[in-house]
Amino acid sequence: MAADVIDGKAFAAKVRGQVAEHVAALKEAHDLQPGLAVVLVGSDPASEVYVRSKGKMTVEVGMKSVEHRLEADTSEADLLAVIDQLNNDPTIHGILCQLPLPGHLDEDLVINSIDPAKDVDGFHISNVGLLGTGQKAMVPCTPLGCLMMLRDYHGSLSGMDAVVIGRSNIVGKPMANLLLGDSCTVTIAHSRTKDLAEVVGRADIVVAAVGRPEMVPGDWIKEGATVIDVGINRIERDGKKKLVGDVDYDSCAARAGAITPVPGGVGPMTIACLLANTLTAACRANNLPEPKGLTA
Ligand SMILES: Nc1nc(=O)c2c([nH]1)NC[C@@H]1CN(c3ccc(C(=O)N[C@@H](CCC(=O)O)C(=O)O)cc3)C=[N+]21
Repeated sequence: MAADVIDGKAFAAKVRGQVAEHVAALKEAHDLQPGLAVVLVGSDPASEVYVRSKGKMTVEVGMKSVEHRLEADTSEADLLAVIDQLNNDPTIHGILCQLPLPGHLDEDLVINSIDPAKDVDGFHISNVGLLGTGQKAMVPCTPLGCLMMLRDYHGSLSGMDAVVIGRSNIVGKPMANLLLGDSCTVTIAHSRTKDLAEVVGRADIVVAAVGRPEMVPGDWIKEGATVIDVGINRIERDGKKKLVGDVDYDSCAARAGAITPVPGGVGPMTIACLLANTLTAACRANNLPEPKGLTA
């Protein structure tokens, strides 16, 4: 039986529609417009694409969008000054500093200089700690998007066996915390895991977030499992540029019960959740009720 394809692109459009409705209501009732600032240091072509796409969708949902483009050789002090200015700008509710940063900048220091209440990436240590202890946090966009798709498809995740492949701070670890919060039995696998095939084979839910093209073959997947593919890898095959995930799509789709495609799966949900987080941050900053269904 062929797997259900979880349409992240359509789901993301629905989420953005819900965000837009809330934004319109905030304007109407409170004359409040959520604002998102994106800071980009240097000009990585892939980053440019994401930043442009984020800006366009921010405006589409009725929010204020601000972009700060800084030279690749910007000093740490100058970058921190930009962040400080955004921290103190009452019209800005969300700040995203595009990663990776050029090598001379200390990523941890920069991220932790963002006001945690405006940290719509959920990367600040304060938000990491809040999420890890089950308290109200800003939740990283990609794992939040994955969680929304899983909840939408399964309803309750309680008691399911989930395997997260990858232990990064931006996807693997927060994803594991979110699944734990929804009462899954969670395993985090990584490059040193012994017998990855066996570990993956036990999972009802597989989240692949390693950044290695098509590294999960279908014969690892338990029949009927749900496969969430976080990978976005640019490869060249038969002389053509292609975007592929971390799972081998065709063979995994043949075994899985449901699977997210690349492109059109997790990626669009990441941006939708960035907008949802900005809305949530604006509501919290103004002591207004948070939108339902758009937070963890
Ligand atoms: N502080 C920070 N926060 C981020 O969230 C962040 C970041 N830095 N640095 C770069 C990565 C990458 N990222 C993506 C977002 C959307 C798509 C997306 O929408 N992809 C589409 C199209 C992909 C394409 O055609 O290139 C898809 O998968 O269907 C991809 C990648 C957010 N990132």
